[in-house]
Amino acid sequence: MFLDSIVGRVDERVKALRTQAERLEKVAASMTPVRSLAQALSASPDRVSIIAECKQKSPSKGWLTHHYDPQALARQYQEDGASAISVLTEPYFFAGDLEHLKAVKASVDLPVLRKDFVRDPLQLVEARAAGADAALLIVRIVDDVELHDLYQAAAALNLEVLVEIHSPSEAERALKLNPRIIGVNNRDLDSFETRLSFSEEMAHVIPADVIRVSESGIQSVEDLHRIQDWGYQAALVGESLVKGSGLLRGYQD
Ligand SMILES: O=C(O)c1ccccc1NCC(=O)[C@H](O)[C@H](O)COP(=O)(O)O
Repeated sequence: MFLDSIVGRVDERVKALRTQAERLEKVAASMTPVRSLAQALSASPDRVSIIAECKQKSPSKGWLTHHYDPQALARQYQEDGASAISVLTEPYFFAGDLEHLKAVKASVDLPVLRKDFVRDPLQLVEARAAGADAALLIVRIVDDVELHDLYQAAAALNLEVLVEIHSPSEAERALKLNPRIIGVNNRDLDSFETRLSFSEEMAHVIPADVIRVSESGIQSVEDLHRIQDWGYQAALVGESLVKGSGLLRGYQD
């Protein structure tokens, strides 16, 4: 299964990272205060806030672009009205790099989210040291104890968390954390099946005081209106923006 292979790669990366733990902890501790993702996503209550994603390649779609300049892309997203930027840092399946996140952070004023497959607190230290303001935690790839420990580690680093779920039982597990932001991924990360209406089905399991983010497969202004009607405050959009759909500009008009 895809998730097993990605998790195997993550665990190898974490092992290699251990030698740098002390240095990363020092750098993370010296970072400036975070730009709040929760605040950015709550700033325009009448419309859906967009977390615009920088990703060059995806397991489901292959290469999305051959000319990939995450810095320029993020600047364009900011100009077009994005509320936050997500940067893929996973190298093997998404051609991501932590250097992309550093470059993006230096070139926009928006909160920057590390989009990776986080299984160890050291990845959160690494994210903070690179300048991330927030990180994704995918409930499906960790157990309850690991999830709790990762959430606490993020809080200690002043990193905000987007807690990602893909089933009612994962929602139940996520809610034990009392999270501020929950993302419903419309994509099944093993089969890659993507269905926007999944967000509609899941909306009722997320309490009203939690910021709801609909993730994946969002292509049009109509999709944004739909998720707003279902009670979502934000959308995470990758492929359609990277491919130049103009969705952000279209939504501003
Ligand atoms: O994007 C994929 O193909 C993918 C496959 C397996 C695990 C994760 C994957 N993507 C991560 C994401 O959640 C998306 O990059 C993000 O939600 C944006 O989705 P999209 O707008 O459909 O590019």
